[in-house]
Amino acid sequence: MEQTLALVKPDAFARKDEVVLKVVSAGFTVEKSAELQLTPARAAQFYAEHAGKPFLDDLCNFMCSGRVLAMVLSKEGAIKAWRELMGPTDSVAARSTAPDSMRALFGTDKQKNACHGSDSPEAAAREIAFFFPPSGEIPDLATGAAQAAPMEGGAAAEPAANAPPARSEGQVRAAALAKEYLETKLTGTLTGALAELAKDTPADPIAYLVDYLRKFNPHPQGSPYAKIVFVLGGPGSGKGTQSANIVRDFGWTHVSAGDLLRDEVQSKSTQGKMIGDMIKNGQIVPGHITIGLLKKAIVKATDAGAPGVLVDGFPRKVDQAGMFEKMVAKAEFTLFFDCPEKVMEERLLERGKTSGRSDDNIKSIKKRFKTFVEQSMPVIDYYEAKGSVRRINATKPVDEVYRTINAIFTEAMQVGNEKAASLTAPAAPPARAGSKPKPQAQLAEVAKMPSNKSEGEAGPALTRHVFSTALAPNVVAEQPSAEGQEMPASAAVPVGSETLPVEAAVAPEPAAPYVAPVVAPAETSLEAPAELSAEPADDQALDPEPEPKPKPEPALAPPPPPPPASDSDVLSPRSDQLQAAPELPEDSAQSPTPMPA
Ligand SMILES: Nc1ncnc2c1ncn2[C@@H]1O[C@H](COP(=O)(O)OP(=O)(O)O)[C@@H](O)[C@H]1O
Ligand SMILES: Nc1ccn([C@@H]2O[C@H](COP(=O)(O)OP(=O)(O)O)[C@@H](O)[C@H]2O)c(=O)n1
Repeated sequence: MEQTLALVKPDAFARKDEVVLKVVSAGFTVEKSAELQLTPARAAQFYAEHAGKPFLDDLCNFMCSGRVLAMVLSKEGAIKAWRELMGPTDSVAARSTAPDSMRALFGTDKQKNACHGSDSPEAAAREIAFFFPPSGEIPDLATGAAQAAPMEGGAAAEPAANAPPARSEGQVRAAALAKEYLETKLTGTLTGALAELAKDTPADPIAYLVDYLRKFNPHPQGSPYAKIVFVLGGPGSGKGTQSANIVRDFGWTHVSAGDLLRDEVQSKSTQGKMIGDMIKNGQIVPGHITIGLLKKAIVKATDAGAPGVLVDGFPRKVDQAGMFEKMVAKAEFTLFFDCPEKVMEERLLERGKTSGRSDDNIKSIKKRFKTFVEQSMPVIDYYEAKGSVRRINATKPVDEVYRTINAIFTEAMQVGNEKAASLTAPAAPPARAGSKPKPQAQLAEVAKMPSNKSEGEAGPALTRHVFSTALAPNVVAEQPSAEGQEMPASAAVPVGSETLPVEAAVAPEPAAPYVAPVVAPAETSLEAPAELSAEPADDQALDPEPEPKPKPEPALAPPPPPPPASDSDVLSPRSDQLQAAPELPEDSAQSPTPMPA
């Protein structure tokens, strides 16, 4: 399969997600990708063929003016196809002759033209090696070409007879994952650092490297969002009711997908009518719309200092689960409200007397049940296979159900620093109407309660709670061959070492001022499902992603000590995984995208 190098240049970097979406939709596979910052020396190396030309300095300055996304794309005839998709060199001309091209859409002029693509197989090979030197080789700093790494002490390579014994399958796989990790996370930046180092020959090369890597760190933070827990269950199972309790006691923020969609209907946006019709019919709104809304709300909650966000009523389809993971983050776990239809129907009809909701009537309720069983239950199966579902018996009275939930949240939190002096009160949690943040005075009262650490034991005045990475099963490195990794979705998309679902067919979306439907993080490897059409309309106003602030310290919440929950309350708690804190694999480089603690 032919490969080509594709660059998203600094002028289009902010819209790289849209570029990648178009790349994937056009049938390319993103074999490798890396975000990096070019230095003047590296840029000059890359454009060595233009040495002496009058525009070279300007070009290099431009290429160093911000980060770039380098990708290796593959497809039959990838070189030509990518150049066609890029469009003519001059973005101004492109807008009249190839208005759908990348340069027309994302570029400014002849120099700031959004993208680069190799122009021949030779150039592709050279350029790919420039950005993605083969593993075990180091770049030749003078030419940019890769060369075999010298043996320790500068010795020549050993003859084959003295070669180390063949490696096991596991070792080979670990090496491949480590290679992938290094290539996507480090190689680009490190290569640039070494090139600059060789040029500047500082007296203290280590300090120089440290300084450089800090300055040009393309991954300055891990997941920029507060922790996320999905709250799922049938309509009327009690998700909203219990979310309000969690907000009250744990300081989390409740983000209801249904509420966000209903707000959108109210706002009379262009998509509002379509969303309103879908809600009435119990249909599921296309994932990219909901994710756009959710992401905005999650960013807002994170910025407000929420330690966690309850995402209520999402994902509603298996492919939306994968889409969310790639566009936003992985959830810590899924709280599932198990409730028979009969009970839910009674509750919804009762709720319908006052809720004013267009779908709390028997006709819509029946449709919602059908949609839930057919499309949403597989999401539970999916997460259950990953061991990340906390299943609640939701038929019991509100207080009883909450006791179980409180225990789950308390258990899933790790008691950290117990020094009251170092503690601060939680930020006032933004909550859905009806839930009341706990006032300071009440917090002080709760502070006198026993710690959750061990029931009955006198606790600290306040206890700092942080989510334990080890307690969140799907946060630790996932092995590609682990059971349950395979997705049921037909449009499964391999992402790095694991297979994730992607929403296959998304209804055509009218232009609307939504947040850009962001796509997978650049370092993931994407293959285009033939029918993927999650692309925004070209004329859609796409807000640039709000830059989320670095994740704040988890706010401190003093959950009241829950009475012990009976076994029957937690139907499938996977407590085996909750209790023990599984250790991260020693070679954590095996996880291409480890979630930070
Ligand atoms: N455990 C429960 N027992 C009885 N009624 C409940 C329980 N949980 C919620 N309800 C009621 O059922 C209705 C639906 O609950 P809600 O939290 O709105 O569900 P969801 O958000 O899952 O659609 C509400 O009127 C609520 O007061
Ligand atoms: N992720 C979501 C959440 C809700 N919705 C729509 O919004 C409706 C109401 O969802 P909701 O979560 O507020 O309410 P319940 O169905 O849980 O009671 C659903 O029936 C869907 O039509 C959606 O399309 N996608």
